[in-house]
Amino acid sequence: MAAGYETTATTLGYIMYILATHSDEQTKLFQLINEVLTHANNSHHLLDFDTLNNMEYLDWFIKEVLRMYPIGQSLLDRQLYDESYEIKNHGRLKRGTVVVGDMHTIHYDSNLWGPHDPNEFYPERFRDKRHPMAFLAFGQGPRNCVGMRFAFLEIKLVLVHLLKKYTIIECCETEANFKIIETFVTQPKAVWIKLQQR
Ligand code: HEM
Repeated sequence: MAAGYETTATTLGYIMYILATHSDEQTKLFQLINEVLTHANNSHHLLDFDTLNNMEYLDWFIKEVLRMYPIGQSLLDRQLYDESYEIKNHGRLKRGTVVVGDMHTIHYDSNLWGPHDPNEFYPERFRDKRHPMAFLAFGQGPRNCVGMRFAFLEIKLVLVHLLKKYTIIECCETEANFKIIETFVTQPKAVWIKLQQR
């Protein structure tokens, strides 16, 4: 339940923060959404599965939010079942050791995410092929997130409907109250924004 709800809701919270503080990104998304809805393959300009799936920039946008604000850090643990495992230049892990990948450090590594500064929000960086283990927001391997595709669809649907109707605006509490805390997921304590009807 928490895996399917808390994660998507938290991602949407971060997205609201990014949209409020990056008006250029919001304009870009709004134009993309208008374009896609105008050309949607049906007479009512409604969104269907294929239309949502083909909104590639929106995929990059969501991934960039989760690169900068990974929420499932604590979910990424593995226990060693082999007798032991040698990590070159570091030492040997014993059977039973629990290993947690440091998602945050990996997501901000400029060798993996450059040349554009990983501290800046830049969805276009996902245009380039990256190391298969560089993006860990949904985990990796046979136990990665089963809900990833569903989460993308949910988030895209909410974003399209919201941005069609409202402009998301920064207010004086947005930055002041943006404090990240650790619970089941890593999440902002609150995201303060204003909605203005278009
Ligand atoms: C933005 C949204 C989401 C994020 C960032 C996220 C992230 C993650 C992460 C990091 C893991 C651990 C993967 C690993 O250990 O390699 C995971 C596992 C899992 N997620 Fe998600 N998740 C999201 C949405 C969802 C949704 C919507 C569902 C269900 C509808 C879901 C269901 C699960 C389940 C069942 C697992 C456990 C898989 C297993 O152990 O085999 N997640 N998720």
